[in-house]
Amino acid sequence: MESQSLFVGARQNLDLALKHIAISEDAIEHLKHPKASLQVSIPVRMDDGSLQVFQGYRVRYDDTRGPAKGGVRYHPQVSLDEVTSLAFWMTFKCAVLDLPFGGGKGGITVNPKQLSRLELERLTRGYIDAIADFIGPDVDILAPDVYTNATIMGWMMDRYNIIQRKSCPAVVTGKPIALGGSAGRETATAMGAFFVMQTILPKFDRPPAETTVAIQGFGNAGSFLAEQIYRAGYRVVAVSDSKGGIYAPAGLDIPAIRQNKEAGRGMEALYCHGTVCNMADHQLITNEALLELPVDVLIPAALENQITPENADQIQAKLIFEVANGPITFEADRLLNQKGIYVLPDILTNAGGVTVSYFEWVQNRSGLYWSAAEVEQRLAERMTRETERIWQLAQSLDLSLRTAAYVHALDRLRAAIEVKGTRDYYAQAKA
Ligand SMILES: NC(=O)C1=CN([C@@H]2O[C@H](COP(=O)(O)OP(=O)(O)OC[C@H]3O[C@@H](n4cnc5c(N)ncnc54)[C@H](O)[C@@H]3O)[C@@H](O)[C@H]2O)C=CC1
Ligand SMILES: O=C(O)CCC(=O)C(=O)O
Repeated sequence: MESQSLFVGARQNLDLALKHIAISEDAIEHLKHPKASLQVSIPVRMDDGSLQVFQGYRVRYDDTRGPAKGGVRYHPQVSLDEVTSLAFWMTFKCAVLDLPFGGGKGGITVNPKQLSRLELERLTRGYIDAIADFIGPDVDILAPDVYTNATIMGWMMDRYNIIQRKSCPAVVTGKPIALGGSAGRETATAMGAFFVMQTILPKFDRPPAETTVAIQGFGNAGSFLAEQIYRAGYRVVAVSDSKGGIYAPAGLDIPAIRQNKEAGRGMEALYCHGTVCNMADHQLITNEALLELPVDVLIPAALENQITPENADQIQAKLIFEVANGPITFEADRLLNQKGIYVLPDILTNAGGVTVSYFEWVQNRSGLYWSAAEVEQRLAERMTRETERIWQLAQSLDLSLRTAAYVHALDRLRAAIEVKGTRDYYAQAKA
């Protein structure tokens, strides 16, 4: 059976939210299509002298509220369909947080783990050569996503500056601090999710010490969040990376696991190094099994389509915080709702990253840099405020938190699109 397009699935949430908001037919039509999509071939000279051509993408989904904004993913599964979905989600995410940005996203179909550092740098610079006319600090601003990081963002900015023959730090966020990056961007996605948790969990009378948590994905988002919630006193009982996970009902020593992971060890090895190896009650588990553990809180923080109609019924968590983009399919979301499981949606929960990216863009453009404490305080204010608003909206309209988040975003998008008018200039001239 051919699998459904990710973008078709993503748009189903928009259709659902449209039932709960008065919005013009023009604005609806506008929001159903990406504004511009670019696919490029990137030739790269490999270390062995051969030439390999990679496929790259950048999609600007909507820029009514400001320049498009969104990360760049390096992963073997990257496709135009995936990048379009991610750009669609960015559009709603930026509106949820009231950032003056539209939504964009990029990617390259590649397994970066198979490239040397120099090949990775040549690929990155080649990507910027290929998309330079499509991006810019006032047009479309890049950032990190899966398997990209601050070093790669630095290469992107450098290549863009060389092409433009001037310094344009605001074309990319998530850069190294030495190159104009913001304090707090590296941990921003995790911190944003943490503030959402801190706003929501008290409503369920869930003190940290009595709350068990499982986290799928131990990268930028998942590992910093694991450490943050561990330090806040929650019991993190399971974590995983692409190779599998570990489960210890008594709780894991997350700082030790992070240290071992940074030293380049796999999940099994990292559990058996350092202080954690003394705990007898741990077991290795698959990523699939992690999702079905008897925990209070489940945090998917890896890739899309992890919870589907096939496993939705086995999910035991009472609350799911979507740190990954699109980890739950539309149909699975419906089933989880029926089971009374609360899902804090991606377009809210993981918005801390793009929020601090916005702060970085503001700092780059003003030339005035903020302290880590100032960044964190501004992030906490915004995440808490918008989480509370979505919670209230869900309560008052009796909606799921996801639909409430879409309605909240749509209200802001609608206002901008309707005031600006459509792109159908001929019809406007006639009217
Ligand atoms: N980095 C950021 O600022 C933001 C990231 N996100 C989303 O968070 C998710 C994770 O992104 P990052 O942490 O940045 O990526 P990352 O590249 O830092 O880490 C990805 C993690 O996922 C694991 N992983 C990969 N395939 C897996 C699989 N099949 N099963 C389980 N784990 C798997 C990897 O081992 C790694 O631990 C993605 O959905 C991304 O779009 C969302 C907002 C911002
Ligand atoms: O920091 C950004 O601009 C975007 C991060 C991102 O790609 C995401 O939120 O999915």
